[in-house]
Amino acid sequence: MAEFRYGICNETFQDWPLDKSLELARQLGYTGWEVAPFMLANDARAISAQQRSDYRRQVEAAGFEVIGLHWLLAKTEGFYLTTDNAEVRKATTDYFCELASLCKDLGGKVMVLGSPQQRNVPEGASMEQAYEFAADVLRGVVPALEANDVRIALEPLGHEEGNFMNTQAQGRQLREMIGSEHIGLHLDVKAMSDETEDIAGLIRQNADLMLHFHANDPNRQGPGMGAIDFAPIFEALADVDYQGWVSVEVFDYSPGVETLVSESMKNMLAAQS
Ligand SMILES: O=C(O)C(=O)CO
Repeated sequence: MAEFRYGICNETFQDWPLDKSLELARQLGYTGWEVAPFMLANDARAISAQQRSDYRRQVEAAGFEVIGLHWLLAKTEGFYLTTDNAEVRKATTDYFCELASLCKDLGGKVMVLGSPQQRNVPEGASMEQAYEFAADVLRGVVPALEANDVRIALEPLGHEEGNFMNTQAQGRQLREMIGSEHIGLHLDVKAMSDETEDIAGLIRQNADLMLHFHANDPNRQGPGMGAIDFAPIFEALADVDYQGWVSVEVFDYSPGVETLVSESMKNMLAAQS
């Protein structure tokens, strides 16, 4: 059986103290910690060097590796990926560069670019222009990615989330327009369930660029907590010899933290037995 490394997104734990969150996750077998910057501060620039090193030390001391960042632009103001406003694009580039430093300071290697609310195609703009503008923003981030040894994983999202970059094929197209080895793809189960191609097929087709992977369900809860069968998903991840993290990301917290975190792990392991 392939050995996967399991991570979990820190916002899953909501207002739990960090030590309690880490303890529960570690007991259940997670060893990767994925950071939504807004859990530390709404604006990443406000997180001091001391806070960064304290946070990293605490996470590592609890037996985790920091995977990187996701929800990059959530709860921020003034940033947008697909806008025709050159000043806003420049501010967005600069902010991503700041996030690359944050990611490195925390010990992370990958930044998941979902952020649906800051990328929907503005009224009146064409889809083609939107891709051009997004590529323009991201080209400017490449030197900071290189300097910090961090990669951006473009996250296609389903139509429920927005109208920009809905498929892995569109993610590949945007990556091609940027033309950097520091940009790849993020595959998310909930998002892929919106595509016509089946999830295992998408994993196989996009394995060459897959930097990161989120396990969840279209019902917004954890893997195996809804209708998606994870057995063929893990089979595909094993077939392509995926070496990255399988990280749990949920959006519906109603089952409660303990249930989400424990059921997700239990279901992921059961899907491989
Ligand atoms: O924006 C992100 O990183 C997300 O995870 C949204 O799915």
